[in-house]
Amino acid sequence: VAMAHLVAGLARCWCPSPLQVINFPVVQLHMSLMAMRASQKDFENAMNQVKLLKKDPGNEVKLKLYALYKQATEGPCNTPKPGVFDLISKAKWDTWSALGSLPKETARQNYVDLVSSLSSSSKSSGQVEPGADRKPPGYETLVVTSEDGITKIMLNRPTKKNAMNRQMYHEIMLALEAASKDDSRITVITGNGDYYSSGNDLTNFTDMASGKVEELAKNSAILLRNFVGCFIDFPKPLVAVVNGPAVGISVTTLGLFDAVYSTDRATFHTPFSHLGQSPEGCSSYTFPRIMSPSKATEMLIFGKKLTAREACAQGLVTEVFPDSTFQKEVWTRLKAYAKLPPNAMRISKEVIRNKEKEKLHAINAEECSVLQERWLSDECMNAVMNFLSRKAKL
Ligand SMILES: CCCCCC/C=C/C(=O)SCCNC(=O)CCNC(=O)[C@H](O)C(C)(C)COP(=O)(O)OP(=O)(O)OC[C@H]1O[C@@H](n2cnc3c(N)ncnc32)[C@H](O)[C@@H]1OP(=O)(O)O
Repeated sequence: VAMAHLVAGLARCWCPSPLQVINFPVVQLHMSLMAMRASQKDFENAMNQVKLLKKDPGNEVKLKLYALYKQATEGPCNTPKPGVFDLISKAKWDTWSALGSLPKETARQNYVDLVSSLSSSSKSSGQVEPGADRKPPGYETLVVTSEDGITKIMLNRPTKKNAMNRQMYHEIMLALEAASKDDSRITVITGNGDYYSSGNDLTNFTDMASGKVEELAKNSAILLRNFVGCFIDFPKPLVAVVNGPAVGISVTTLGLFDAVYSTDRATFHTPFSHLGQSPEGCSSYTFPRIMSPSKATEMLIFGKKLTAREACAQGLVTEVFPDSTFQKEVWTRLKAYAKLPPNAMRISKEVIRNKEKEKLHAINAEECSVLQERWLSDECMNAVMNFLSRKAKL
């Protein structure tokens, strides 16, 4: 349902008309292509053409259209930044704000060009296909359940070792937002299958190999910043049940959880240098504080892999359990914790987290902006291509 809300929200946001719906009638489109300087009339035509697109252009394009429309009509973003859990408004604000001081005329031209490219790639057959572009409700990459006062968010791409694709980032944000408001007392993140998570899905970078790489890097940085922001701001006790090995962002974000329970089968590593990347998830700040600076360096710079017991000795993991009794022991304990008074738990978390919330958001912003540059480096692109072409495993 939350996903349906986001999709519907974005479907509304990219076009000024309140009548915009997710399905598009199939209509032959007539375009004023390649106008060097878009007139107000071209702009208005483009706005009308947007409503006739047959295929849903996807959320990123819709956000771009929204931002260009706002820039063309109102100029640079001048509204207050929405809260981190107001996902749709925040995504819109971020995209508009990213346009900086782009002149209105250029934004108008870009809007017209973008609509033009969408329209020319949109097939037309003269038939309306009801429901063809409608997404089913629910999560595609997660299984979310709630019982005994605990909301469990299970990463559910076991055949890909629960690698986090863009869809999963968005769905985790939505699931956290929903869990922050439901009547559960504790929220758990865990993985389905033999891995907790293999981290960022490296195919997220596939598009970087072709065209518009700067734009993709910028959008990825925005997505990452919002994603990590949800962990910083999450108001209830957040527990990681680490059911197997964890890599990359699934390790760094552990520093933002309130407790981390791990099977003794798990390992923890962040191969950022191997990938030509740099730390994220606030780990550049949390890891040196949780461990010692030099232990953090071994993980974050040299990519040292820790066993669960080593991670526990370093303070990253709260407690390690034998794999054979892991699930039983952890869930028994969590069910007992979930009987504690919810307001006391919430307020205690607030007292602990509030001391450094602002700092964490600043660190998050800085890490994302450094990464945005890193993603464009040869070191990063080569490492990703190596993985995808199976020359190397990290
Ligand atoms: C929007 C952008 C935000 C960016 C945030 C920044 C985040 C950074 C990071 O998280 S860095 C860490 C990235 N992760 C990795 O580098 C891990 C890469 N994977 C591996 O090294 C290995 O797959 C493994 C050690 C996790 C597991 O090895 P093995 O047991 O031999 O299994 P397979 O390699 O055969 O994997 C099975 C299947 O899963 C696919 N897969 C696994 N991990 C990933 C991944 N991270 N991205 C994409 N795909 C992954 C793998 O390709 C196999 O698929 P296939 O069966 O071939 O279709």
